[in-house]
Amino acid sequence: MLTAVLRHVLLTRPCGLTFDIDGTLSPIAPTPEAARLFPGVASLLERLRPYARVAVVTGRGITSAAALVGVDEITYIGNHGLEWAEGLPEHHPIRLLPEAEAYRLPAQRLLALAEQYLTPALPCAQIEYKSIGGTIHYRRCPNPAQARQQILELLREPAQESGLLLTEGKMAVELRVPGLNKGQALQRFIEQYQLRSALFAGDDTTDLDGVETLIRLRQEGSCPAAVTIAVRHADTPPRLLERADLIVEGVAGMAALLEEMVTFLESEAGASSPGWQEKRA
Ligand SMILES: O=P(O)(O)OC[C@H]1O[C@H](O[C@H]2O[C@H](CO)[C@@H](O)[C@H](O)[C@H]2O)[C@H](O)[C@@H](O)[C@@H]1O
Repeated sequence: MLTAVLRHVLLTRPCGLTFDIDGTLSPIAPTPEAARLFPGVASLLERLRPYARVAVVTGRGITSAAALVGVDEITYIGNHGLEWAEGLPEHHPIRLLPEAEAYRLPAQRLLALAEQYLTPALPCAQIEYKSIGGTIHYRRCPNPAQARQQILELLREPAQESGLLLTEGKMAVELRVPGLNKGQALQRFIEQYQLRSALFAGDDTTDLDGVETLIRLRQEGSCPAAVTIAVRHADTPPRLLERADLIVEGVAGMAALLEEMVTFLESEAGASSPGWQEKRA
């Protein structure tokens, strides 16, 4: 049974339904390429489309996000808010925020440095290149704590010198454009579609920006119906669990909630459809 808050969000229009991907819609996998959406999620996203503006807001680059999600006519916001597309990139252009351009070369230099050092010194690490910046994964390293340390020690200073942001995700160190995050991306999305209600679900540190932004927009009244969801795993940051309005248990819990949301929206639409009038006529 959906909470009253969730029902209110779903029935306030225009509505935006936004989701992180890894750890929220898809279970964490050994590598980015091995990740798959939880069964049924793609079709649930498609069924949400008639009722809301649906978006995925992810640290992945858009091409990788779109390959994983594969649903057209939803907004893809990639690389922590840097890349935007209004559907699958084969049908919709990818737009990069112009202010990020200045970081392209510095980021390339740092990733080249990482490649040069890590290939021989830490072959278990994997570099995921993005349009600007990238992620260095150490999930497959036999000693993850030591690998993390090596990566951070290598990149901390040069990142600081070039003004790039070095943040941490799940078994990963991310090289990012400063000043961009999921909170800003959500605010931009809400303004772009003039949304009166919004939902955001996530499971990691970077999702906290999204949660805090929705809480602020709700308090300020610019998005009065807003709800935030934390997806609980063993490694979900306690602060995210504390700040979110609702908690679901793992990706399976998120998928079950999506199913309930779709069922509710479809039954509400059925209840207000003109079907009964036709029979009486
Ligand atoms: O914002 P998200 O959609 O949660 O993206 C964050 C990062 O997710 C991906 O890495 C994570 O998931 C991988 C696949 O399950 C896993 O192997 C890795 O250890 C996790 O850190 C993605 O590859 C990154 O680019 C994203 O920034």
